[in-house]
Amino acid sequence: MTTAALPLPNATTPLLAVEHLTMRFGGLVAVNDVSFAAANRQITAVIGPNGAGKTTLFNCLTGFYSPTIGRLTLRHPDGKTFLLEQMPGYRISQKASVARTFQNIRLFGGMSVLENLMVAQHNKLQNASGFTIAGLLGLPSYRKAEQQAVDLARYWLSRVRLLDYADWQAGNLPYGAQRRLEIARAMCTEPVLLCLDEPAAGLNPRESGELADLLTFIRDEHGIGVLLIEHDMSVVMSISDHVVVLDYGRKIADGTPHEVKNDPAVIRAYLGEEEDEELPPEVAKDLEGKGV
Ligand SMILES: Nc1ncnc2c1ncn2[C@@H]1O[C@H](COP(=O)(O)OP(=O)(O)OP(=O)(O)O)[C@@H](O)[C@H]1O
Repeated sequence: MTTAALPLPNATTPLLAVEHLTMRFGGLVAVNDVSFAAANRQITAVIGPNGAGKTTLFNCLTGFYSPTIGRLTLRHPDGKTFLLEQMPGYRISQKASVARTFQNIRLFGGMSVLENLMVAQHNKLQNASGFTIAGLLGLPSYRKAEQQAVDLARYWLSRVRLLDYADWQAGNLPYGAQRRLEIARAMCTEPVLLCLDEPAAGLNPRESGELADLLTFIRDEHGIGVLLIEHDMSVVMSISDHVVVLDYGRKIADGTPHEVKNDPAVIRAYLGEEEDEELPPEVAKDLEGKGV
């Protein structure tokens, strides 16, 4: 399938516009005609019960999957526009400046904490090295770029309270610290859009609170868009500007946390139908006639 029939983005396009996204795996429609927008300087949460299609949506946005149908437009604040559904994953991170973290931590466990953040900046360093010549000769331009990369890494390590652990092997950090390091690593790529897949999974309430503070700091002080998949509703409802709800691959609600929380379709998706509401109308009528 192609996306040719969809309109091209215009000047009012938000940071991210997802239009008619559909992802099929054989007969299974994991994401079904989903459209929504995510703004710059906002936290947009994507929530929904297990299997609703949230991670599949992220995989389409970040080039892991090529959508069956749909347009995914990212518009940088400077006006540069990218059609993500047409780009390979490495270009989505390099050129479109989309960073992501994963449901399961994917750090380089054998490397130090600092090295994990330096690896995240390899594109910048590779460019500065003139693809090894300047790097090998230790030219000032390369040394400057390297120092800037170290400074940025140290900045994010201090933001996530891991500066004292810079030399630790990343795999030896406690779980919550590894989660924070993943976010620091993503931020070292200087993204325009940060996609976080269940960053609060496995955190205790204190760590979840700290995570919420970190994400609001990133939004407010770094002025980027954050797309957040999260099951921890205390985090979602306290920090999101906008919530999109998926269920069985379809969007069932889209609004402020307050609107979404009170939406009957969302309550049904999470809590299930009352037993007699699930009955087909003709059966319910029949039972009524029998005085049941
Ligand atoms: N590569 C794949 N091949 C086949 N089916 C897939 C694939 N990836 C996901 N699915 C299916 O698509 C549906 C949506 O899965 P997805 O992981 O996107 O849901 P989710 O909302 O992220 O769930 P969770 O909250 O449990 O992580 C599920 O039925 C899943 O089994």
